[in-house]
Amino acid sequence: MNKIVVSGGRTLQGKVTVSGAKNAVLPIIAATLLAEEGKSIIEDTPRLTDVETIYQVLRHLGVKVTAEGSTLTMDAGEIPAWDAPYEYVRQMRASFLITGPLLARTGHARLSLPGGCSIGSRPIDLHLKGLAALGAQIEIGHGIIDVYSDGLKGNRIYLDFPSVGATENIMMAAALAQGSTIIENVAEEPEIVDLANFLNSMGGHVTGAGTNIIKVDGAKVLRGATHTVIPDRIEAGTFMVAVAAAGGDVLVANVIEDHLKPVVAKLKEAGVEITEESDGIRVKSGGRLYAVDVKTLPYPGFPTDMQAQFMALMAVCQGTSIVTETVFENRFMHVNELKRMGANVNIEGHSAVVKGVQRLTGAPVKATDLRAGAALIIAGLVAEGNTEIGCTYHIYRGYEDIVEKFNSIGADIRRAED
Ligand SMILES: CC(=O)N[C@H]1[C@@H](OP(=O)(O)OP(=O)(O)OC[C@H]2O[C@@H](n3ccc(=O)[nH]c3=O)[C@H](O)[C@@H]2O)O[C@H](CO)[C@@H](O)[C@@H]1O
Ligand SMILES: C=C(OP(=O)(O)O)C(=O)O
Repeated sequence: MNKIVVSGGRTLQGKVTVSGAKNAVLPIIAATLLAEEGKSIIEDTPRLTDVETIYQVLRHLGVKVTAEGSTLTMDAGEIPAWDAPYEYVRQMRASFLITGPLLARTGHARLSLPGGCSIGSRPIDLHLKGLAALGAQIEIGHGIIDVYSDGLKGNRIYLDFPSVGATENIMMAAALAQGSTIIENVAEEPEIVDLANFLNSMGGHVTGAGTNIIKVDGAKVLRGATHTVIPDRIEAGTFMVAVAAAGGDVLVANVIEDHLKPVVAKLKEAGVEITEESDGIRVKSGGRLYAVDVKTLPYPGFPTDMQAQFMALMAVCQGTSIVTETVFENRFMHVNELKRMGANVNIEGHSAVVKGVQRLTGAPVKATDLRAGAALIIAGLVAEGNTEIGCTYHIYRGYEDIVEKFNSIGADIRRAED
């Protein structure tokens, strides 16, 4: 089923429950490599192709992995291999997150170099700079990267940019290094805090997660632990923006309101009625909303992973919105697809100027990346007629049961063959 077809024009009503966060569970699964003793049990794991890819990488390394519903169990007592081949890394850049823990645990990690992707060139220099500061030797050739160490040692590391992945890789390597590591200018995303909590429940000593300086005191041994993954703030934000665009009244359940502050603030500014309730966030929208400007920034700024969906909403608001992308250099591939549906958007450098139109019209379009796909579903919900979205494998990387969840709140959306 490689297409999703959305028939537009319906308002959304009811309740939708958010799954565990993709961007939290991926580093946490990588971190289970650090457990020399005991099993790690990860609850609320979303069923996503990205999750499947990372646990296949762990299986390839010799970790015993079992999946039952939303619970993953990992036994990393023995790790006979130390490589992640291209077939995995090309499917998912986050495979690179195994580098730090694998190196710390076995003294060697070999991975294919992750390439760029449709949202940017996405270098890994900061990951490598951090691992080198901990004493790793790095060799690169023929598209392969080998990272070795005969014992990592704590150090002081300053990141030139608060990279989420680099912060995670360095934290995981430092968790088994000798002595203390201080990492400055780190990412403050909630997923970093979730990883730190998991490392600490394994017997690690991580403090400062959620601020811009993290301290890791290396442990001699880490043990498997049980952990429940935080809810996915990007999935929650996607449903909130969808309700704002299509109109209706939906309770988005299983959310941490604090993680959604920038998205809530922008939706309120646009005229959406949002109330916090005991079991989630209620989103009410009717009539036409107002255009607002948005600029993506590292957390707690507006998330780049919500930029495309927000642009789909802005495409049908009253007025002109400037959407500025500062995290990735090329995250506007969805613009041409939205334009095929009648959106009036022009890219000017790092900004997109979105002039709201009265209506969009359904068209055949292509998901160029995960969040671009989500944006096209939102555009499809408000468009006249049918929107046929191709390359849906991008969408299934990051949204569990997205078709079923949208249908359950009244959308007319289905999977289809080419
Ligand atoms: C699996 C996961 O959690 N993915 C998220 C993670 O990706 P990811 O961890 O790849 O994103 P980063 O925070 O590392 O990237 C942010 C910026 O830093 C640059 N950079 C990064 C590393 C490096 O060594 N050198 C460098 O220059 C990148 O090219 C990019 O321009 O954070 C992004 C930013 O919130 C999100 O969009 C992704 O959904
Ligand atoms: C860019 C994303 O993910 P990844 O870093 O896994 O490509 C995303 O979740 O929007």
